[in-house]
Amino acid sequence: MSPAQQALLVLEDGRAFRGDAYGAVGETFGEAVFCTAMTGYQETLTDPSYKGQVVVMTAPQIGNTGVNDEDPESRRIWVEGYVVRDPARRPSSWRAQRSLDEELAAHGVVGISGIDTRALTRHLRERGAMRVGVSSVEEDPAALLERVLASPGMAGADLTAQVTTPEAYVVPAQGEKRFTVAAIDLGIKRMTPHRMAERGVEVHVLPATTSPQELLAVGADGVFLSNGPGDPATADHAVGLVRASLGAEVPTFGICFGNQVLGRALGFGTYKLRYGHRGVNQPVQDRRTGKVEVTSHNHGFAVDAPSEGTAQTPFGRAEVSHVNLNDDVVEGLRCLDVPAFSVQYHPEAAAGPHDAAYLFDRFLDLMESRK
Ligand SMILES: NC(=O)CC[C@H](N)C(=O)O
Repeated sequence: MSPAQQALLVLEDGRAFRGDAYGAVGETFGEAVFCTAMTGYQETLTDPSYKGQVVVMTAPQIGNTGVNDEDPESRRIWVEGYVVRDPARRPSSWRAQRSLDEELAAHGVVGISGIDTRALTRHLRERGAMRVGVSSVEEDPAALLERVLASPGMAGADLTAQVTTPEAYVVPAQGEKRFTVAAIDLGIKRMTPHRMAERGVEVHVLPATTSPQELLAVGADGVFLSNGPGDPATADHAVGLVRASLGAEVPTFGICFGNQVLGRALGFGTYKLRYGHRGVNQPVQDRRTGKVEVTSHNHGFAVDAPSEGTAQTPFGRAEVSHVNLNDDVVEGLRCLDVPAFSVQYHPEAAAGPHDAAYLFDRFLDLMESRK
């Protein structure tokens, strides 16, 4: 084997790591975030919510099961860069069609391997998510740092236009059709309409640029707001769509970015978390039932809503329905006077866990009650 090509990772505060080139050779910039999931790397890479981010995997061995054409959550890889400790030299799974290294290279995704991802994660945990550069063409950390400092940050990033579908499309209901849902694509993952379709929902996935009039003209039984990348403070158009949906009292359900957008439509603010939640074992409590669910997360922002009691909003009363038991971050909202609710995490979680799948049933119940 020829010696691996070197690569360099430099954080915006100057901390640098040297490792081996992984995936495509080149240079990339983004927000450095860590993901604690031990499985589901294909779903992570193809989640449009990771647009703008360089993802550090905390699990040391990545790539063991290779990649296949069944698991992607969208048509491409969206992460800006990928950081792993110990990549598989050879995939081993009956489902593997290619290696992860090849896949990253084929998609032009620059990565780095062989670095101390634990030290990097601890650094990000203490100092917070920050801009980063990864390069297999630059050897001088000071030169790379200069370019990191000139790259855009995540606060204030409006990325929806880069991920939303250009054209509306329909995901047909499986079996007997029970409801129609208009889903606003802010960076939707393939599994989300699928989870509704398998419950008898015909899903009309609409571009983020859809006007409020066009949205209501679908005449759907419910409106769904997807996950998505970027800073929710920039999502003014989506907030307008939700206000139209709430005003018309159409049952509305949002996840992740959709939770933040619903929060803003209700008049709450959003803020940037220090390093966010990314992984598949976040404990969330549903306040209504007291039950704790183990959930899949990918968010760097959160809704700023009063965690106790009921808030008065332009659409009546609303309350925090779910909280994260690690850090008390708001993980869900529920309206009491209009049919709307949302969660900050991923009930569709393709790589699992599936504890939160009941939320799709709740959405169907809400549509049923309004039919
Ligand atoms: N998965 C998502 O929808 C992420 C929402 C938003 N971009 C955040 O980082 O908080």
